[in-house]
Amino acid sequence: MSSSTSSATTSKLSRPVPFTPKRPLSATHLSDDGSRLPRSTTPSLLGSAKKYKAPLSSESRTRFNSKPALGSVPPTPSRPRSKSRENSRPKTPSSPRKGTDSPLLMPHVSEMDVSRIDPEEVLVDSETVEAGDISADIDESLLNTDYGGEDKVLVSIRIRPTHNPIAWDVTTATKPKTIKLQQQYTKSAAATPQDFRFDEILTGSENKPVYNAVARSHVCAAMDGFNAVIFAYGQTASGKTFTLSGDEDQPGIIPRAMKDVFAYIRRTPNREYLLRCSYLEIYNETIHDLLAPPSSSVSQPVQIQGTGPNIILTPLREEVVTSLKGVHEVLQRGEGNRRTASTDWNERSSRSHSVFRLVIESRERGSGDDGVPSGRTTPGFRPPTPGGPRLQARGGRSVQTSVLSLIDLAGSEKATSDKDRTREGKYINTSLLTLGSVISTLAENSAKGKSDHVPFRNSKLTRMLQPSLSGNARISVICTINPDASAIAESTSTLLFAQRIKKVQLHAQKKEVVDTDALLERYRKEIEELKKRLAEKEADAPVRSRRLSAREQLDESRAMNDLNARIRQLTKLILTSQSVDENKGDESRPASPAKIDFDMSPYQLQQELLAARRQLETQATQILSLEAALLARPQLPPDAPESDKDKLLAEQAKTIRELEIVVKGYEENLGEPLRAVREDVEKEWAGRLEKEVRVREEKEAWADELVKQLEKERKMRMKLEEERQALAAFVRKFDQLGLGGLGAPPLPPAKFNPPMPTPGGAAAVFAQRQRNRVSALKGEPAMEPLTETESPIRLGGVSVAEPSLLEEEWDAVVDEVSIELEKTGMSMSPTITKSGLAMRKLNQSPVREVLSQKENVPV
Ligand SMILES: Nc1ncnc2c1ncn2[C@@H]1O[C@H](COP(=O)(O)OP(=O)(O)OP(=O)(O)O)[C@@H](O)[C@H]1O
Repeated sequence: MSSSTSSATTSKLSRPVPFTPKRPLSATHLSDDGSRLPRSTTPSLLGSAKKYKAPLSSESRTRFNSKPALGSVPPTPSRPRSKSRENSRPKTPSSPRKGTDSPLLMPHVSEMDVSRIDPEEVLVDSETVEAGDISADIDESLLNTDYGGEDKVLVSIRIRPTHNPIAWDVTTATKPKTIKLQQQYTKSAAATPQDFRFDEILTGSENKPVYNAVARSHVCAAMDGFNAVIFAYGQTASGKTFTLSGDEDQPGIIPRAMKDVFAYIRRTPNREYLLRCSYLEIYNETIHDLLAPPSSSVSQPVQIQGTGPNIILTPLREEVVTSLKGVHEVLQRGEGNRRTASTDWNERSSRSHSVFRLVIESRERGSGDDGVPSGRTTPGFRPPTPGGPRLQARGGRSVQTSVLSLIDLAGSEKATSDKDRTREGKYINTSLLTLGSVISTLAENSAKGKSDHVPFRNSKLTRMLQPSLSGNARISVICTINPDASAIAESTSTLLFAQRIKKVQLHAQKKEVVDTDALLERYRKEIEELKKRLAEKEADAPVRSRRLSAREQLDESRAMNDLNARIRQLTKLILTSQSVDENKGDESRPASPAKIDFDMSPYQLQQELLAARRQLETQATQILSLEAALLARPQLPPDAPESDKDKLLAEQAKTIRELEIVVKGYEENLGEPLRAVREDVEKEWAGRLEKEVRVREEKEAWADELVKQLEKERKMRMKLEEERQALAAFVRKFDQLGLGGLGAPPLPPAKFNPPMPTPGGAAAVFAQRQRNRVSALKGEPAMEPLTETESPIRLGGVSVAEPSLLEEEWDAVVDEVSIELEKTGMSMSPTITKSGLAMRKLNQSPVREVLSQKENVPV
């Protein structure tokens, strides 16, 4: 410690506080002089679930153990620290720490899983809080902390005690408190060390003052309806877990906060509470639900859904807690699951972020005269809406919902020079780097009134913290530092982070779910009253106006206009609120994406979406008209008395508030669920659509192929038809030529190029015809024509005989000639060739006569 430090600014660090080495929970601990003292038997909420720490990086370990070159060297601890740390660390999850129930034996299915119970049945109020659940050492004087007025992050520095030389000077007597590097450790002798100023700078091993200074007001704010986040940031082994969880002797922020929660409930007899908690771990950019069975938490990591401030974590198990013991059990179970999931517990606990969340819902207790005596008597189970309140607003009692998040971040030390950084290391770095850049951008935006893009989406941690970091939370950050000279770089980096986050602007607001029934009832009553007043004024008007001056008459008419306007406005509000309420009560509408019937046809879903969109549009129009009505409110004359102006302002503020409630209800009841539904529907159907498109493409390809085949067939048919016609013409020609014996007919033009005739085609027809002709000449009955079935080719359903073939024709001719010869008694010589004979006989036979009678037949 610098000798220049004045007594007024004497740091507690100047008196070396014994460093509490990482150790297993045991009945003894080291006193200042290193001897073991009996441990206090105060039960700690996290007593058996204390987080064991990671081993230090080789770099840090060297620093931890290296002897300083400068400054006074404090006495060596009785036991080497590194050894103590080694000994204290449990080896693996397979050898759980003594006193901790084996996670494997723990029941993973909890009776208090909020999805299984009726929230109305598990309310906590001042009467149900057990005396033992109230902190014995609650400092009542600190209860009225003005936690609501602060719009900046509460940033505190906690300096871990050490035996090594300390590199920092601390001033705690001033406000804000300051910390700066001792001159001798600056890079150059001429450089002036930077003064870092913070709300709180805490030293020592006592956790109670730390809790009171940095966390208590935020816990109370959460109980009062504001979201609150408390997180510890700092390099490995700087005391984050000690601050948040503590040990049996020194319970940390989490156990003290939980005690305060129940103490707060005890002190608030007019409200009833529903408390549910969840416990998460972000490891390697995967969110594990520590309350789910380890197998399912690995196979089904928690997803972050939604956008902007409306973030939902799903699937996430939430446990309802009704007592401090319940919280203790939940924490223990979470720790147990965390151990089971890790192969090296120490490494993992240092490299993962753990988040304990307590959702606090509360509403005024029923008085009994509102028709709903108490929520406790409300039967029935309502499926939970992700992210939404489980309690229901009743009988004019709105429900307040807030979340208290207690976060133990991973070690923030810079990336080491080790080139082979593991996957985990990289992720942690990314995650914390993103946190750093998110904070920087937010701080810049706040300081310079800018609205630069904030990279919340770059890591799970920042995405999860987005609603809080965006401003809607009271935030307290405890930056823990190791004051050793060996850790100056890490400590400086932590202090810079702390300084940046101080600049972030907050605007936390309470979240209230309004009982719209009660609101409507109030509007109705007000309308009735206004109407009565208006009617009275109207009835009085003729008499009064005679007595009033012109100025008073003007005022009177303005007042009546005001009344009318207010009545119109309230009537519209009722309409809007009713439609919001109708939607709320409509069970058929999917309140949660989980309720969507994905088996509905796309058309039905589309219709649903369209209907919902129409409704949204109507709502939006109503809001616009309300806003217009608000703007069009009559103005007071400039010389109106201040009291009138105040009254008008108060009324307008009231209307604005009502409008806000309606808009909020509209957003929460319609906007967000619809967006969620749409996202889910789109996701669900994207896969199916892709499949359908593929099938359709295949079918189209098949259809194209079919069309091509048909076209080919059509062409073939046309060709066949052409050939048929050519052959028919040929046959006709042949007919015209008669038997074609003498003066052989010319061959058909080459372009016809008929195929070689096949037996049984046109030849058969031709022969038949000839036979019939001969028969007709002889006066014999015509021979049976060829049946259709004998026809070899059909076209268009019409049977068409193929043109005959020459060979066949010749056969037919010979047959005919034979018949003629037989009939005329002529004999044939067997040596004569068929054709020669035919020709000869034809020339001589009476047939020739018959044929000669035929036109154009050369005989
Ligand atoms: N203020 C303190 N008083 C006494 N002992 C402390 C204090 N801060 C830290 N320690 C001790 O230092 C050791 C390391 O602290 P702790 O485990 O809280 O570090 P951490 O920052 O959470 O580390 P990690 O990043 O690995 O999670 C523990 O044995 C703890 O008991």
